[in-house]
Amino acid sequence: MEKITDVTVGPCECSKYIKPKRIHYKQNGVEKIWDAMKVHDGVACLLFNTTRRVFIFVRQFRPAIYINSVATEVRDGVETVDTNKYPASLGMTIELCAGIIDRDEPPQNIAKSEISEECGYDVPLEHIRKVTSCRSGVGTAGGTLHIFYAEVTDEMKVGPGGGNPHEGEMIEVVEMSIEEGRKLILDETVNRVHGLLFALLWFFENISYKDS
Ligand SMILES: Nc1ncnc2c1ncn2[C@@H]1O[C@H](COP(=O)(O)OP(=O)(O)O[C@H]2O[C@H](CO)[C@@H](O)[C@H](O)[C@H]2O)[C@@H](O)[C@H]1O
Repeated sequence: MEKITDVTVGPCECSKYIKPKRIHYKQNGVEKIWDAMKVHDGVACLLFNTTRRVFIFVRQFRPAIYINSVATEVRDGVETVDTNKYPASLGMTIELCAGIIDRDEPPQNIAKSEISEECGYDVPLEHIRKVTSCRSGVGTAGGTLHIFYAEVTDEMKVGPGGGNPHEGEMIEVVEMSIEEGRKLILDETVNRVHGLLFALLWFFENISYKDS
C-alpha cells in the first residue's frame, strides 16, 4: 500500500467531491472575501471489538495529508513531488472508519455500509450509537461530521474489509488494544485527525470498558 510513485499536482477544475468557491460578503458593512469549499458531509465511527477488547481503526494513504507534508518542484513544466525524498509514509493516517454522505440515506445507514466495506463487520443498525455531530475544517471546508460508536464482535465479522475495490480504495484494518488506543491520542508520530482524538476521549469518559 505504501508504494506511491509518479506524483504530480495540477489544478482541480471539476470535481464531484469538492467545489472551491470564493465567497464575497459584507460583515457589519465591511466588504470581505473568503475562499472555501463545498463538500459532502461525512460519517465516522469508533469501533470497539468486545470479543477481543480492541479498537478497530483504518490505515490508509491520504493524498491531501501527503501534499501538505512535502515540497513540490516543477519538472518539465509539471509540478512534481520527489517520492524518493518524500516517502508515502508522510501521507499514511490512522483513522476512524469513515465515509462521505454521497447518497440520500440517513448518516447511520452510511456508517453501517462503511463499517462493512472498510472493516468487514456486519453491524445491526441499532448497535450504531450516535455520539454527536460537529463541523470539520472551519477555514476551508465546513461540512458536518456525524460521529458514531459501535461495539462489534468476532461473530459480526463477515469479510476482510479493506475498502470498496470499485472505488480503488486501499485500506488496512488496524486493531489496537485499549492501552494502545489511549496512547494514540497524544502520539504525534502518527497522522491522526481530530474526530479520532475526540472519539477516543469520549470512549474513555463514557464506556465502562474496564468490565466489558
Ligand atoms: N476528495 C476526493 N478526491 C478523490 N476521490 C475521492 C475524494 N473523496 C472521496 N473520494 C473517492 O470516494 C471513495 C469513497 O470515499 P469514502 O466515502 O470512503 O470516504 P473516505 O473514507 O475517503 O473519507 C471521507 O469522509 C470522511 C468523513 O467525512 C472524511 O473525514 C474524509 O476526509 C473524507 O475523505 C474514495 O475511496 C475515493 O475513491
